Amino acid sequence: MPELVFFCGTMDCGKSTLALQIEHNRSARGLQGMIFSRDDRAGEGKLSSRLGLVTDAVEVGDGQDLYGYLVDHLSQGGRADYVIADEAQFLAPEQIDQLARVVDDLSLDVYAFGITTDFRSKLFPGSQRLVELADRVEVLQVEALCWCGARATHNARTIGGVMVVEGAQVVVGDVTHSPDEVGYEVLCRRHHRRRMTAATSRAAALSPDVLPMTSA
Ligand SMILES: Nc1ncnc2c1ncn2[C@@H]1O[C@H](COP(=O)(O)OP(=O)(O)O)[C@@H](O)[C@H]1O
Ligand SMILES: Cc1cn([C@H]2C[C@H](O)[C@@H](COP(=O)(O)O)O2)c(=O)[nH]c1=O
Repeated sequence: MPELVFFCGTMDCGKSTLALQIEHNRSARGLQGMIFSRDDRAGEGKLSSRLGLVTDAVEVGDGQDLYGYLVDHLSQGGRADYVIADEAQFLAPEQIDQLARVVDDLSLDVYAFGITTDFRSKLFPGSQRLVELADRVEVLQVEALCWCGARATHNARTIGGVMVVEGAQVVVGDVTHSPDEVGYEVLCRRHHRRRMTAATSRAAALSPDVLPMTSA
C-alpha cells in the first residue's frame, strides 16, 4: 500500500541527507521521483544536505496545487513513481492534503521531511497537518545534540548566539553563529526553556558571580 510518511526531527539531524539517500536508492533501480522543496538554503529549486549533496527539485510556490501538478505531469507523459517533499514544514496545510491525495488517488508513496516545531516550540502548520494525516511519522534516529550532551529536541533562533523569542515564524537560516545574523541552535527542552545556548552557558560559566572566592 502506498504511504504518506513524515520524517521529522530538529534542524541538522539528517533529514535532507535521508531524502537524498531515498532518492538515490530508488533512482538506482530505475524509478523516477518527483522532488518538491521550498526555501532550501542552497537556493530555489534545490534539495541540499550539509554533507554536500544536492539535487534539483521543483520549488513549491504559495498556493501551488501539488496534486494538480502531478496529474498534469503524468497526463503530459511525464513519469513519477514516488514523491519526495523536503522542507515540508514550509508547505501550507492544503498542500499536505494534496500530498495525501497523491497517495490515495495516484497510488504513489510520498516521503515528506521537515522540522516539527519552530523556534518558539510551536508546530508549523504544514507539520501539524502531516502529523494529522501521515500513515507513519518517523523521528530521525541520528540524534542532534544540545551543547550539554543531551538529545536535542528543540530549535532555538539566535542572534550572535543569544536566543530570541520574537520574530516571524519563517526565516531561512543555518545552525551558525555570526554576530549580527539570525542563526539557529538545537537544544534539549530544559535548555530551550531556560533560553540557554552554548554561548550563554559559556558566558555564565565565566561570570565572576560563579568564580570561586579568593582569600585576599
Ligand atoms: N562534516 C561532516 N561530517 C560528517 N557528518 C556531517 C558533517 N556535516 C554534517 N554532517 C551530518 O549531517 C547532518 C545534517 O544533515 P542535513 O541532511 O543537512 O540535516 P537536516 O536536513 O536535518 O537539517 C548532521 O547532523 C551530521 O550528522
Ligand atoms: C526553527 C526554525 C527554522 N526555520 C528555518 C531555518 C532553515 O532554513 C529551515 C530548516 O532547515 P533544516 O534543513 O531542517 O536545517 O527552517 C524557520 O524558518 N523558522 C524556525 O522557527
